[in-house]
Amino acid sequence: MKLKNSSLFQTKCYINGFWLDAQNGATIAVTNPADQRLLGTIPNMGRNEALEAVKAASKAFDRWKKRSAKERANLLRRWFELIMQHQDDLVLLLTLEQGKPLAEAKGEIAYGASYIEWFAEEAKRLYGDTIPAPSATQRIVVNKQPIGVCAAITPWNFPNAMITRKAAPALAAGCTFIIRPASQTPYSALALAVLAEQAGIPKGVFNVITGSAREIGEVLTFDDRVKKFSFTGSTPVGKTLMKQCASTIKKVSLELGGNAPFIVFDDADIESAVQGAILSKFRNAGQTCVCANRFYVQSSVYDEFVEKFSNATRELNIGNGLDDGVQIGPLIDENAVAKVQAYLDDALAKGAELVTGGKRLGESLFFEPTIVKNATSEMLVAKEEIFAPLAPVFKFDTIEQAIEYANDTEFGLASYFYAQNIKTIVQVSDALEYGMVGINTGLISNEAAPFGGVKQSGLGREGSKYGIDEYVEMKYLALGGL
Ligand SMILES: NC(=O)c1ccc[n+]([C@@H]2O[C@H](COP(=O)([O-])OP(=O)(O)OC[C@H]3O[C@@H](n4cnc5c(N)ncnc54)[C@H](O)[C@@H]3O)[C@@H](O)[C@H]2O)c1
Ligand SMILES: O=C[C@H](O)CS(=O)(=O)O
Repeated sequence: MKLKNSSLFQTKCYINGFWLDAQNGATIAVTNPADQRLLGTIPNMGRNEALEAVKAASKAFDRWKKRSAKERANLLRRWFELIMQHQDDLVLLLTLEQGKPLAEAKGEIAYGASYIEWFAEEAKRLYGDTIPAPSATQRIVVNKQPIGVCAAITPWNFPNAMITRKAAPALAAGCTFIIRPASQTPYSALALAVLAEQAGIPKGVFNVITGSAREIGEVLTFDDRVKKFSFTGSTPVGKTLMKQCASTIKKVSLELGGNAPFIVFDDADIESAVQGAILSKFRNAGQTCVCANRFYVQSSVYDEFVEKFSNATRELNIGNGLDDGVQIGPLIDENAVAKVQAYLDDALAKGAELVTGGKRLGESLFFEPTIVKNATSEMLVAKEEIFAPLAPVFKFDTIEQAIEYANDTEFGLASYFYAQNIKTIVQVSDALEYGMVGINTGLISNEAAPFGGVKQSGLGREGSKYGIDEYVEMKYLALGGL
């Protein structure tokens, strides 16, 4: 691994300011999904180490919450600056462990850092209220206080940004933070800890623990000293963790699965819609929670859209993310390849027609960007989150059909549509049951916007002026006898 700063490649966990192995010396191997080569190992920690992390975060909270907002802001700003100074190394680490092309990894590092930059500023704007009291002898004051020790568990698909999107508001609010990253992609999280330490963020404030999801997850969700739990991952796991948090009534944020519709109306700019479709569908080889999952195209422009979308898809360059010009990297593991093959086989067996792609490259984890047309609601691709480079294209006739089909899912994270008519835009954006709606764009994620879902796609919002509210408690002071 040719890093400019080799200290960024850490194979130990960061707890209470110390770099530690598992108490029993157990480790987990980490491999590069592009070639299955061993990158290194990480500690396979469990219950005991998780308890140490909670103890450290609890102790550090008493001091961290008393730092001024400006002091916390300045430390976060320094962390942001160090991340951007070391972007090249962080990009290389991310592509090696997750597989996404270097250009996308560069985008993720900047995106992840933007949350730290954003919440460094929000730290200084955590305002309360004074409210005119009904009684002349009273005053009402409302303030916001850090909730306490926060814990999080994150997925492998965005190994940097899913962590900073939580850690930044937590630290900005005055909370301390414990992250357990996915075991497939731990090195991005550990590199963030190296830079947090260099930025001067005190020991115990930001802690990274790797290892047993179940054991560590049980400590982070059942331990009463943890006051806030934030999870990004699949809906089934989110439900499990939410249940575990109920035992101590923790404040919970959930960023879960999606099943995004991508609707193309007959007055859409088709060229623009195709560009948006490529961006939304094939980013991270289709492995993002906001990827377009179902394409609904109005019948009069169906053939044109399918032809132009497939022509653009055939141009995509698939290969090792380290190589120049690669746009489609590998899937994360064998299970992901088997799942997309099963979805494709099911669609074809139920009448879909293959337009482009459809093949796994040898025995690798690479799967061609694939489009099928004549998709129908009976197919698994209409109901489940594909999380791979497979695009089913459905046909509709009326705006009412488009809305009905788009909302026919338990998920409600991202949605997209392309239209020019303002009445269509207002009617459809009002009717879509999703937390986020991209209108004439396939890219909706940024630090200034409230990212999150409705229905079974989650609870709460990350980023924007709303994101810090997930990490505070509101306190109302009634000043009487005046
Ligand atoms: N809404 C969002 O912002 C968002 C972002 C990224 C990914 N996701 C979703 O995540 C899923 C893909 O990621 P994934 O396969 O890693 O999801 P996953 O739910 O299988 O795993 C997510 C994380 O939870 C851990 N985990 C799994 N079971 C656990 C348990 N019982 N206790 C504690 N931790 C446990 C995993 O090790 C991993 O670190 C997709 O559904 C995708 O939509 C959502
Ligand atoms: O996979 C889920 C991420 O939240 C995707 S994004 O980078 O925030 O769009």
